[in-house]
Amino acid sequence: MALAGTGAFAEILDGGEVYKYYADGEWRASGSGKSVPIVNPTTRKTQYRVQACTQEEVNKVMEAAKVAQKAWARTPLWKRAELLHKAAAILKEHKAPIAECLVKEIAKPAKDAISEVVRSGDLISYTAEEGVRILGEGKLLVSDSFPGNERNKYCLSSKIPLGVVLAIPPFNYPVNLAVSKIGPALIAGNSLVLKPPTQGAVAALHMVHCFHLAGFPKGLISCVTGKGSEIGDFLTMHPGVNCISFTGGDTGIAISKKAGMVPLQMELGGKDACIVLEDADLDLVAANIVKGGFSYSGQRCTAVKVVLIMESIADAVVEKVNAKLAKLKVGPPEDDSDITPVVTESSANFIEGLVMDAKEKGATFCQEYRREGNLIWPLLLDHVRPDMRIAWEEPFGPVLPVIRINSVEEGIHHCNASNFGLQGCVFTRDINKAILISDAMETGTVQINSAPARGPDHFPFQGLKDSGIGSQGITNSINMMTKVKSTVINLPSPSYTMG
Ligand SMILES: NC(=O)c1ccc[n+]([C@@H]2O[C@H](COP(=O)([O-])OP(=O)(O)OC[C@H]3O[C@@H](n4cnc5c(N)ncnc54)[C@H](O)[C@@H]3O)[C@@H](O)[C@H]2O)c1
Repeated sequence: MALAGTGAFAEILDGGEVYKYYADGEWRASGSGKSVPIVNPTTRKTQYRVQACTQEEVNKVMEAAKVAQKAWARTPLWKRAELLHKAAAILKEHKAPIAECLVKEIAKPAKDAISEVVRSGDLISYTAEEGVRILGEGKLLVSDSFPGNERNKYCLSSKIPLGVVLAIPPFNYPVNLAVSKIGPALIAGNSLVLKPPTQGAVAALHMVHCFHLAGFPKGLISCVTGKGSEIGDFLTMHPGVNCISFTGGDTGIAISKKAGMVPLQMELGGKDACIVLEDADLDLVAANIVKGGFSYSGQRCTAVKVVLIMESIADAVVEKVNAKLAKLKVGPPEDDSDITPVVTESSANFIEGLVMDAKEKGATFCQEYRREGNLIWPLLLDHVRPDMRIAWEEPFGPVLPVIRINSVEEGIHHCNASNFGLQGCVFTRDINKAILISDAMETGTVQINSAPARGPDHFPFQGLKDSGIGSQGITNSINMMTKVKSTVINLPSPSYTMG
C-alpha cells in the first residue's frame, strides 16, 4: 500500500516526481532544476527523488528563519508547547506513511519504522512538557555572598533562545534524531533549519509536513535538501546560523573545525565495548550481544561494536550467541526481517573490507561470510586481535568482533585506547566491581548488565573524545539551545538597612 506522498502528504509531491523542499511555510521546487536520487537499499533502484537546493535558496531560508524567530521568541511558552503537542499528535496519526518511507529509504524493518515515528511523537510531547517546566524557571541571586559586596544588587537570570538552529541528523534515525533537535529548539524559542540525510530525506519531509499541518508560523521551520557534500559546508559555515546540532560520523569533526563561534552539539560515532566478566549471567549476556550488536543490522551509534570477554567463559558465550544468530531472519525490511540490507553499496563494501582484513589476519569466522547486494548475513568474528582493523573501526553493519581477554584491566585498556568514547557496557553480578569499571571506562555512558542504548530519550546522552561535543537528551538539549540572560537591579543602598 503506497501512502507516502499521497493524501495529507500530496502537497509535498504535488503530482510531480521530485519531493519538494520546505521554505517560508510552503513546499517548493528548487530553481536548480536538479534532483538527488534516493536509492532503495533493498532493490538498489531509485525509490524517490528530492530537490537539490541552491545556495541562493539556503540564503532565503536563513533570512526567513531569522525573521520568524523574533516573533516566535515573543510567543508565550505555553502556546509554543501547545503547538508542539499538536505536531506530536499529527505525527503519530500519520505513522504509517512515514514508516513506509523509512522502510524504502533506509531498509528499516517495518515494525521498527513504526516505533521510530511513535517514539518521535512521544519525544516531542515530552520536550514540550519539560520545556514548560525548565524554561518557566529562572534564578535570583543577591550580591552579598561574594566578598566585598553589600546586598544592593539583585540578579535575575533566565534562559533566552539562541536564534537560528541548524539541525543535521544521520540516516539511521532520520525522523527521531531530527525531532530530538527540532523539539528542543522550538520550545526554547529558536527557529530551525533542517538538512536531512539523503537516505531518509523523504521520511524527514513527511515529518516536517506534520509541523506544517500543526500550524507553526511560516519560516520558523524549514527543510532544505541536497547532497551534504554540496550544500553542507555552505549551511554549517553560514553566518545566519546561531547553533549547530549534528548527529553523524566523522563529518562532525570536520564541521567542528569549520563552524564559526556558535554552540555545537555533536553526537558522533562509537565503538561501544561490551566487557563480560566471569560471574556474569551468560544467557543475559548472549541476549544483549545479539540485540545490542545486530538490531537494525548493527547500524546504530550505540550498537555493541566489540565484545571483550574473559577467556574462561568465552566458548560458552560464543556458542550461545551463535545459536541465537542462527535464528535471526535475514531479508527485506517489508517482511520485518531482523537483518536487512545495509544503507548503501559503499557501506556494504566498507563492511566487507573489514571482514576480509580480519580473515587475512586469522580471525575465526563463526558463520560463513555471505552477502547479496547490500544484504550481509550476521557474522560473529572470534579470536579478533588488536592488529585487525575491526578491533577499532566502526563497521555499522551486522558484523561483530570478539576479543578474548585475561583480565578486566585488559578490557578497560582496549576500551580506553579507542578514539571513540560513546557508550560501553559491563556484565557482572558484582555491583561494586561494575561501578569501579564504569568509573574506569572513558565513555559518556556505561550500562551495567544491559547493552548500550540512547533511550529513554530524557536520559543524558553524550560521547567523549571523537564521539562528540556536549550532551543530548531532552533536558540537556533544551538547555544547550538557550543562553542565560541576566537583569541586575541595582539599589542605591543595601536592602537590609531599613527597619
Ligand atoms: N552519537 C550519536 O548520537 C549517533 C547517532 C546515530 C548515528 N551516529 C553516527 O552516525 C554515523 C552514521 O550516519 P551517517 O552515515 O548518516 O553519517 P554522516 O556523517 O555520513 O552524515 C550525517 C549527516 O551529515 C550530512 N553531511 C554530509 N556531509 C556534510 C557536510 N560537509 N556538511 C554538513 N553536513 C554534511 C549528511 O547528509 C547527513 O545528513 C555513524 O558513525 C554513527 O555512529 C551517531
